[in-house]
Amino acid sequence: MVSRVIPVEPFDLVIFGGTGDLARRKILPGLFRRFCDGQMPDGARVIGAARSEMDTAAYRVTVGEAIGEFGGDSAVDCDAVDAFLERVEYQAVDAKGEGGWEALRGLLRDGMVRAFYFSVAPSLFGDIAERLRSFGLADAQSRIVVEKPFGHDLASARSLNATLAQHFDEEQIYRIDHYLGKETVQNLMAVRFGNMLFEPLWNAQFIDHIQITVAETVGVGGRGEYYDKSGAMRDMVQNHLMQLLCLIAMEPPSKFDPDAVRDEKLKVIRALDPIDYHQLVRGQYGPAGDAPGYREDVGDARSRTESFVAMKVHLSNWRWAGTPFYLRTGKKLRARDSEIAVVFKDTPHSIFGPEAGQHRNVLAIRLQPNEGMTLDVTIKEPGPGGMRLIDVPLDMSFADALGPDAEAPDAYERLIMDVIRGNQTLFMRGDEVEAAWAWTDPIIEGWQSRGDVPKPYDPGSSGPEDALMLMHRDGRRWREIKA
Ligand SMILES: NC(=O)C1=CN([C@@H]2O[C@H](COP(=O)(O)OP(=O)(O)OC[C@H]3O[C@@H](n4cnc5c(N)ncnc54)[C@H](OP(=O)(O)O)[C@@H]3O)[C@@H](O)[C@H]2O)C=CC1
Ligand SMILES: O=C1O[C@H](COP(=O)(O)O)[C@@H](O)[C@H](O)[C@H]1O
Repeated sequence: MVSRVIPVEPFDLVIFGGTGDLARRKILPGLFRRFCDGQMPDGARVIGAARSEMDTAAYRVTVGEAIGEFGGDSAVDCDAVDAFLERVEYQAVDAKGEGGWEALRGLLRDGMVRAFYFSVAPSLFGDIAERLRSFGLADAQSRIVVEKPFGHDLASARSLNATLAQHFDEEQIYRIDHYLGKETVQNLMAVRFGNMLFEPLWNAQFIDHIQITVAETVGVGGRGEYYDKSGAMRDMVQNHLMQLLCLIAMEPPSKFDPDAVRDEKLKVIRALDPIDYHQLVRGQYGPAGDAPGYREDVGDARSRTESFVAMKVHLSNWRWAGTPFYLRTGKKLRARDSEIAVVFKDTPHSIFGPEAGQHRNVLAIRLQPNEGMTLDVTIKEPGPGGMRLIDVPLDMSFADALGPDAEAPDAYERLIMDVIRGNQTLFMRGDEVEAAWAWTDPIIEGWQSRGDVPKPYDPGSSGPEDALMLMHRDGRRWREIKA
């Protein structure tokens, strides 16, 4: 495994919801990988906390099983499972009552970093914050990690921010957007602000348009109840796609520090124009053969919730006036394929004549799978055939660049270590979340007031036909969604 380990201080990490799905699939296996990588020092402890009554020995068994199931190769390579489990404890706690809190406080040590991960339903966030305060656990050594969704709309996000602010300072609150922990997403900032090559061209004068695609093959799975109240707009656009848009469009921050970066992201969200209804496409996947469609998946034959969104957005600022951003995301699409494509303008004049064709530079930043970047450049077709031009990719796959054994930490692993280090750069600030809701709320309200019905699309396709038209109308094309 190639990774430069930056050690963290000893810590107590309490996972509220330590028996839940997210803890089992992501948080605990991620912590185990950090342990294998030598990033968890002696004295670092993980304390599962949930409603179920069990002792530490029983919890360790469930954590061991979760690592076996979701730990990936490290669970096989690393024979440290038992050593990791020695660091794990459990305390039954009732988020809505008083049970277990004194005992939890008794487990925690003074004088070291204390992090409380709220991996529970959002309806419990306020209860837990309040009890942490009343049981004396909200002091300066404490920080809280708050899972998504952060609110359902602007009003609920404001109210949650206000509740948390009663008990914690903003510097203690880490609002997770796991997209910010993805390797390529951070690389986007490295590429933009670590190279002289791109930044001078990074504006409306040289960039024709930018496409952001997050395509998934999965449907709503077992999360139908949550998803049907949410839809792609709330589940993906308001948070993950907006964050990607911010990173691609923001001005260079003066330094890579939390508030400098988040100030710039906030300016991007505030510069978004209200969206024109005609520049929006909603879709919902239908059934295919024996496979159920969206409505069967969520158990509501009349559901009008979207599992796909495509849109064209504009930023009203000097850098981007005139350059559209096309965003799309959906479930049950052709492939799991997420990328940001920066499509540069044509050269102002072709000295090679019309037969040389149109060639464009495209910088494609692949988020997943096969994280990496490709820059399409135009060259002469090799050989004696005259001045014929072709586009070739300068391809940088991170796996190739880092070597075959390279394993980038999963987004959750990285973000949890940032919490312990006290680095909020890759976490959303309260005002950012509110600004994002302030932009998406009118879109959702517009759909609701018009009784908008999402366009059906076939599972395994690229989404509804109208989404293709959204770009065709502008003489542009989506990049292919490919595995
Ligand atoms: N699962 C996922 O893929 C994702 C989840 N999230 C977010 O993460 C959070 C957790 O989701 P997920 O793990 O799926 O949820 P689960 O329903 O799987 O787990 C919920 C957890 O909360 C605990 N819990 C419930 N009620 C109480 C209570 N009164 N007191 C103490 N603990 C309680 C449960 O404990 P017990 O089992 O003992 O009852 C369980 O550990 C949610 O905010 C979700 O939106 C975000 C992105 C993806
Ligand atoms: O937050 C969420 O993200 C996942 C997609 O995450 P990825 O890391 O697999 O791209 C999405 O499936 C889920 O609906 C959403 O809540």
